Amino acid sequence: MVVVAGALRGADGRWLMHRRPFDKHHGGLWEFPGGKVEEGESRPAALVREMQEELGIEVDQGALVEVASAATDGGDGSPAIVIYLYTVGRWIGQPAALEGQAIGWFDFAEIAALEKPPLDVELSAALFAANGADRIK
Ligand SMILES: Nc1nc2c([nH]c(=O)n2[C@@H]2O[C@H](COP(=O)(O)OP(=O)(O)OP(=O)(O)O)[C@@H](O)[C@H]2O)c(=O)[nH]1
Repeated sequence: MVVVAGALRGADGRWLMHRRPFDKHHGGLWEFPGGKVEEGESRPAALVREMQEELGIEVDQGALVEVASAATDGGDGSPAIVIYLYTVGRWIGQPAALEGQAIGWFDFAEIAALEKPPLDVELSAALFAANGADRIK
């Protein structure tokens, strides 16, 4: 399964994380907003669609920069997943939790402490390294 996710940084420098609904795989964990790439869809187009569905914001494909990727081979009954994380440089609208339990804005130390799916530990570390905070795991 190919998944795309977005890293949005607010004016105060905090990053947006999204809490998954409790009834879904990885329920209650905090992750970067996003979702599965559909058949015939490009990754950037999928992310633009997911930002609209999940957060109600308009994102321009030209404002997406791929920053990291991470993969699992599944095996424990869950499907193999590869996730591509993009920084979202600008958007129109105010992000809202339209599908999940909640959204929040966090600094690096706070994100390091959130309960996350395993791939997000890797993705957030790469995001922090690319943004000058490689001391935080
Ligand atoms: N969106 C997102 N999914 C992630 C992240 N990390 C991670 O392991 N995943 C996993 O990747 C899969 C993505 O599925 P999703 O449920 O977000 O995708 P979706 O919205 O298209 O699914 P749906 O059609 O079931 O609502 C889930 O198993 C999710 O737990 C992440 O940072 N963001």
